[in-house]
Amino acid sequence: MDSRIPKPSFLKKPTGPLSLPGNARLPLTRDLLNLPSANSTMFAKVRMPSPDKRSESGAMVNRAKLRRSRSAMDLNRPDFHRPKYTSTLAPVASRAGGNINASTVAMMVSSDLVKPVQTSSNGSRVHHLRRSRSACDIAMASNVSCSTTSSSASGMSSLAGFKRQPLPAAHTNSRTAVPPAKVSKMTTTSTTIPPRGAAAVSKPVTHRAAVAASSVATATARKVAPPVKSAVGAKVGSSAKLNGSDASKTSGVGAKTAAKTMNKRIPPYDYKARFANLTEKHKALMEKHEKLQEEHASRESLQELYDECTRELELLKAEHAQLKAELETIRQCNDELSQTNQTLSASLDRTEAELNKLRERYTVTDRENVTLRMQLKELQERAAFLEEENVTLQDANQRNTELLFHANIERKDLHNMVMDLRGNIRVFCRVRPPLPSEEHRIECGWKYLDEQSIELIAMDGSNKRMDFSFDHVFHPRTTQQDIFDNVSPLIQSALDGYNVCIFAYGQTGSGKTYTMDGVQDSLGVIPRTVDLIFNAVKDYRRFGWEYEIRVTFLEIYNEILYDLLDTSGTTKDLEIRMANAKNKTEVYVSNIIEETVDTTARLHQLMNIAKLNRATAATAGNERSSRSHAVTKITLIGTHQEKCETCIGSVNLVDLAGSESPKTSTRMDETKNINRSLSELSNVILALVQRNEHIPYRNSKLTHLLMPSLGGNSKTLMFVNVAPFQDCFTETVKSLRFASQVNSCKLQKVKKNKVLSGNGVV
Ligand SMILES: Nc1ncnc2c1ncn2[C@@H]1O[C@H](COP(=O)(O)OP(=O)(O)OP(=O)(O)O)[C@@H](O)[C@H]1O
Repeated sequence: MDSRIPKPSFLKKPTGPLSLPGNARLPLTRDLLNLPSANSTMFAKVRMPSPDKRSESGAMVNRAKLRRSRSAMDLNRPDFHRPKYTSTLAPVASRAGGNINASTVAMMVSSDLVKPVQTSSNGSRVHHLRRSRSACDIAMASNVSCSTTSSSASGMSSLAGFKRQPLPAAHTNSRTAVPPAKVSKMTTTSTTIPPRGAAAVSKPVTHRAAVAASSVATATARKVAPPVKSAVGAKVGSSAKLNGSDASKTSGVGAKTAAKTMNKRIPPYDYKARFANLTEKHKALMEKHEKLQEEHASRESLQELYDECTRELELLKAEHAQLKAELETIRQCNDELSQTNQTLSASLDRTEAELNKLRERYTVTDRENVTLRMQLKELQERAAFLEEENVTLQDANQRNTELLFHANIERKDLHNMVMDLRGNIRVFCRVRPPLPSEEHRIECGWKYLDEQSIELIAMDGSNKRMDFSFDHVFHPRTTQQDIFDNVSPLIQSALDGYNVCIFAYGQTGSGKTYTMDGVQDSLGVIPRTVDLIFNAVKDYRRFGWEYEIRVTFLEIYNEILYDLLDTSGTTKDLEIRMANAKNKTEVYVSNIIEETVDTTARLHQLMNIAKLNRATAATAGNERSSRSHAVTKITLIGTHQEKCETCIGSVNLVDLAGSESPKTSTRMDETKNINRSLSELSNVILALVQRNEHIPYRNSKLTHLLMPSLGGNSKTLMFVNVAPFQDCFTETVKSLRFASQVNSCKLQKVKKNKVLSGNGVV
């Protein structure tokens, strides 16, 4: 108790001190004892004189006591004015419809809106606050509980918070100044309720209704609504709230009635009434305390339920997330399976379509198979018949082959007979045309009397005329092909096993090399002979003949033999030797390279090599004159396997060096050797024409090498080439006379070569 205020003696009447259960502490102060109660009505008619008046009347009144209780009594006096802060908060509460809960109050407290006026320097307003605190606490507690039960559970929490923060001991034990915050809270809360007396009366009713509503709501929420379906409980709670609002309204009516009762003042000396009043208040507070305890217990169970629900909710959330993930996975699997199903369905459709096509094809093929079997049977019968016929035809074919073989032999004999009739040595005369660069040169007069005769007329004014006859005369416009058409029968003889020699004779620049070798666009006798031989070899295979073709390229320069295929650079001694002792006209050249060729291309390649190795130089009549005698020898060895026959023929293709007048020669030794060898050739021809016993073949390398062709078993063709110019007239006449001698020469009858056991040729 306040030390400054002595405890009145009438307070000792209660049997014992008031005690509240639990932590609730009723701030039973001296101020509260001065509060009017419902029982004070019994003292309503006993009007106590005013202390002041009584002082004026001189009554024995303890003024100090009266003065101390005055503030409490003033609260119930009609002329009593509430502290300023009460009027400040009242409009706020009215604006809120008188339904402000504890949280709202707390918010208002924390704001400046309901700041109590406590700045008085003399502490008068603080004094009012001190006096009304205990009453305010009670009123606030009841009002807060009412507002809480009629509004929401949060209000209850605020109430509980209020209880856990009792007033400071300094405040309860002494009359020192209350902290502004605490005062503000208490004051603000007290302003939300009706006047104190009304609150005391209406509190039990309101509280019971609210608690009942809350209990029903909680119980309903527990029974009806599981934690997941809290919305149902919330609805029930909201209905309880509505009920609480009704209860609050009811309590508002009761409060008005109680206020009227409270207005009846309890005289300060009526301690009994005041004690009764306090007892009732104590009883009400006890009931309230019990209710609050029950509610607190239910709250705790609700908290446990809430925690359990929260845990279950977490578990359900986790399960929901897991199920969601599984659902997503299943959806993806489902999509994949759908796609796979679509693909497989499409594939199945295609397969069925293909199967149907195959079935149709099988049906068609089956029908065709039946037809083909029938045809096969017919064909087998036909094959048997044809086989018999084939045997017959094979016999006939064999007979025909035999006949053909003999016919071919007969053809060869007839061919050679014709060749013999034409002469074993024949002469073709060819007059070359002037070149574009030679248009200024004067030509002789040429008269081509027929294919074999020609008349030469000198254009030097002497008007000399000379006639010459040969086996054939070719004028300047004769083509290489025309020339070769007349040569090819001799090549045919070589394939039939005869020796053939073709050589070109004439003055330098008269066209010998052109006739024998030709140029790139106009091939001569030698390359055409090569082509003919290879083509003929192919044809002869049909008659069973297989040919082996060998070639040698030889050069006689200054009476020395050179191998034109030898590119080694070393000089070999090439000698002309007798091949057969019995046949003294058959010769061969020792140490010469003899190439066996299988293709035309290879033979042309070898010809080019030989051409490059041949000695050439410029002469007065030819810029690129052949200064040597070139001999190309092609040996043809034919074999008939069935008949066991072999025939060997040869073709000697000779491009002689051109004769040159010593007057115009710049290389005398070369010219002398050339002219001498050509002169020896003339001597041999003359000896053959005169049928001399001795034929001087060995006087020169050229005649020795051509011995088999000139005097032996050979078919010989000589080209006499002449230039058309007047300045060549003398040499031309000389060549034509020599050719005429050769043409008149009658060689012995040529015999076909026969092969001996040692590959020797007879
Ligand atoms: N019938 C022809 N038609 C066109 N041009 C020809 C004919 N005959 C020869 N000629 C040309 O005349 C020139 C001389 O001919 P070629 O070289 O054949 O003479 P040659 O007798 O071989 O001379 P040499 O004895 O000096 O070697 C060459 O340019 C050649 O192309």
